Amino acid sequence: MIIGLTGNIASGKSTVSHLLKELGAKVIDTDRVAREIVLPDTPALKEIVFSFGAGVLNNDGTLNRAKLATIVFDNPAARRKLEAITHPRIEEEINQQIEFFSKDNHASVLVLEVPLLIEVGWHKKVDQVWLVTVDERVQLERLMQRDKLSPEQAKKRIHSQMPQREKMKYANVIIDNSGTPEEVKQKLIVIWSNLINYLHD
Ligand SMILES: CC(C)(COP(=O)(O)OP(=O)(O)OC[C@H]1O[C@@H](n2cnc3c(N)ncnc32)[C@H](O)[C@@H]1O)[C@@H](O)C(=O)NCCC(=O)NCCS
Ligand SMILES: Nc1ncnc2c1ncn2[C@@H]1O[C@H](COP(=O)(O)OP(=O)(O)OP(=O)(O)O)[C@@H](O)[C@H]1O
Repeated sequence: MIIGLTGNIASGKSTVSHLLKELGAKVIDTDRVAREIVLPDTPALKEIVFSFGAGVLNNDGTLNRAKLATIVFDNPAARRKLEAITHPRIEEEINQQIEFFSKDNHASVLVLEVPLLIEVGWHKKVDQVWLVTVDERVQLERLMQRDKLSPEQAKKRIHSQMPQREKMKYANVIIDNSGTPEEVKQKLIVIWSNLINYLHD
């Protein structure tokens, strides 16, 4: 069973995926893949510098992510340019992980944590879509606090994604994370045990 875990920015995907790991799931985090493909000396980083200029690099040659984030979340055309460089490489890694998983007879559940799963159409690659949702006011507060953003900056990032209500139409399971970490943990224990029972039936 391959689960695509998604949710809008600061909904709590990482929080949920950590809990799923504790429950025994194998998790692939595509934000991490996205960071690995732009390490120094990679073809993707060279393409980013070609498109956005050397101003998006730190002095040590690594990508200045905060600077690039400000550029792309201010400008949809720039965001599409960055996605054209990164998404094919992220997709290649996802396809490989799916292939490894399909060949491993002992593995039962693979969780692919993909923020833009539905926007880019990769929900078609998975058996189930699990959506982490959050009350929009709580989302804004958590995002501003975590990334030290102004309300305007945070809203731009939120509005760069498909609205949560739209994503709900694609979800097999909805995990609301507007409450406390303990509340979401209890919900996940129930969801996970239902899944394991279903797989063993
Ligand atoms: C813009 C970048 C440099 C900002 O880096 P930063 O370290 O600040 O954030 P991080 O990568 O941890 O992403 C945080 C969250 O931002 C949101 N986000 C990232 N990229 C995008 C995007 N292209 N469109 C909308 N939301 C996005 C997601 O919710 C993601 O979980 C980085 O997110 C990036 O390279 N994005 C393009 C690759 C991509 O689409 N990644 C998402 C994986 S499918
Ligand atoms: N139930 C909760 N109660 C309080 N704070 C929470 C809760 N869940 C997550 N947070 C906090 O909210 C912020 C966003 O959560 P998290 O990083 O898990 O979201 P995400 O969906 O993975 O974000 P992104 O899309 O940016 O990768 C973090 O600072 C996290 O510690």
